[in-house]
Amino acid sequence: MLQTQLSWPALATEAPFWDALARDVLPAYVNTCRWFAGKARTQTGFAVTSVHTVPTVRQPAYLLIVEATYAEGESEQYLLPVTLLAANSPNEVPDKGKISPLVCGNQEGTLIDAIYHPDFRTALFEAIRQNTELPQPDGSLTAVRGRGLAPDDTQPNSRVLPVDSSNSAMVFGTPRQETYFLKLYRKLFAETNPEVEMVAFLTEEGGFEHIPAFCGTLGWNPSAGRPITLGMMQRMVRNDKDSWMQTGDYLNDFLYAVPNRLFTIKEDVFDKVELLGKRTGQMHCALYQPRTTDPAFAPEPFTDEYRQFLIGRFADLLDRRYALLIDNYTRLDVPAQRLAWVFMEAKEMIEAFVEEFRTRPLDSLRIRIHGDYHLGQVLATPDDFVVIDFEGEPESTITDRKIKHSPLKDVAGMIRSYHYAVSAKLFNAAETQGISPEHLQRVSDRWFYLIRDTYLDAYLSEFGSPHPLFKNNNEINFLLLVYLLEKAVYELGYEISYRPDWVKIPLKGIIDVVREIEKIRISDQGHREEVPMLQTKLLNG
Ligand SMILES: Nc1ncnc2c1ncn2[C@@H]1O[C@H](COP(=O)(O)OP(=O)(O)O)[C@@H](O)[C@H]1O
Ligand SMILES: O=P(O)(O)O[C@H]1O[C@H](CO)[C@@H](O[C@H]2O[C@H](CO)[C@@H](O)[C@H](O)[C@H]2O)[C@H](O)[C@H]1O
Repeated sequence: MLQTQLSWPALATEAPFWDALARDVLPAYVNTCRWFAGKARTQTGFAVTSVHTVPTVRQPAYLLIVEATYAEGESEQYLLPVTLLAANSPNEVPDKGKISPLVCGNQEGTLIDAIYHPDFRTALFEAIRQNTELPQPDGSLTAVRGRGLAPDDTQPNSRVLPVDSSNSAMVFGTPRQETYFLKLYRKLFAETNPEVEMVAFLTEEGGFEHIPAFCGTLGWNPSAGRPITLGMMQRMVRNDKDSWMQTGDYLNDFLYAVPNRLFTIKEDVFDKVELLGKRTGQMHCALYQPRTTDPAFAPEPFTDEYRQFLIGRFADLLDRRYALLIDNYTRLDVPAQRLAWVFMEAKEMIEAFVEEFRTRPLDSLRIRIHGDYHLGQVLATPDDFVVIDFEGEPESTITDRKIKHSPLKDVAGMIRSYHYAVSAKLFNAAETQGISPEHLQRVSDRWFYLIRDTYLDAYLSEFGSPHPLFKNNNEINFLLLVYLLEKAVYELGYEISYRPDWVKIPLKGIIDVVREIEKIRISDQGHREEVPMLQTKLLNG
């Protein structure tokens, strides 16, 4: 129980109170939060490093910046908005939003995550709508309205979106007409969030329309130091589901036919996959602006520095994944253990392949990309797609998230996602229980290759040939394999940590790439002449 003689509004500058919170309450609380990324690291403590006041209609809320420190590696900064919920308050707060019982002077209640208080949500919305600057002793909170928000559009109703993800999302509008989506970033970076940069560039320079319209930002401008993005607002997209769920629905039709030895994919499915390939291509065309004056977005060649960065990062990832796999080997089921063996045996070949990246001539260009592109990042509207979440790779530092890559890295992300979708569906369904794993694998591969090639064809046909982003088919093939491998190796860690039953999926993905590398090796035999631009069956010979 937290206790203080002072009243809640007097706490802004009461350092001992925030110290007690950081010491006695936050270590347990923060580790229950989905947004806290430091759970697997050895934590050495928490500190509240800033307390910013946000006036709301009844009492202030406080935006805390909490620093998490670790035995090894860099510390991290997290945003935690807090407020006092009075004991008799009618507001309902889910358990995950309750931080601690609290007595403040003669007031008793619960310290809660302020996103669960409607007054706090309204205060944020109003601050953005009115372009408000809230002065603080050591800087100011700055809210800026974007073009997608009408200045007179007040929104008294709001709710927290019940998705458990790395940030927190609030929605404004009535249940019939939810209009605005406000994301509060949890893990903070001492600069502009890459998502804000990407959305601004795609809208203003790229003219790409398949993202939600930009409605504003919320930031912290310290008196000393660089501005930090705290949140971003966009138009709410009316959607029934994201593309992961939509693909799952299509796969149900496919799955029900498998026990009858029928292979069915409806034309509608191909239409959707083609459309997503096209939209992905358009997104990358919008990001490719050779005449931009913004160096953060100017296309760049495959420099030695970039090659070194990618190889170093991959080698590190590979080592960490091998160690994780060995530590968790006995927890895996037998089929996963078999795949794990194949993967371990392929280590040298993988390393040699990635090493080739150091010297291989590459004339394709690199640009800023989505960076964490998969089916769950694309909302499905009745007849189109809207791309969201441009924050970049969750495990990367802010500097790494802003590095330019071949757009084929996003393409590889989406291809991996289709592989996930069919594998998760076929291997986990009651309908396929009696079917031999070998047959299931064949059927699953067939679906995957058809869908992958459909997506890839539609994607590449958005670019004229030749195009500065893709020099030729050799480079497309090679880069796609590099990024597919990197993504699948990354996923291996995610699955071991969060979904051990799914470890087979990235392992199979890695082994498929290793087979492709073998094929290239056999056909390459020392000479590398140009391969004509064939867009189908790009990877399977
Ligand atoms: N503009 C939007 N309109 C409607 N729903 C959205 C919008 N942006 C995101 N969402 C929903 O909120 C979820 C979380 O958003 P996302 O940007 O992926 O956040 P995070 O960075 O926390 O992963 C998404 O999976 C999607 O369901
Ligand atoms: O969406 P996040 O940025 O939180 O990404 C993490 O979680 C994803 C799962 O939600 C995970 O994606 C992997 O599983 C997806 C299916 O659930 C699949 O579509 C993706 O292709 C696969 O990578 C992602 O790797 C992780 O970073």
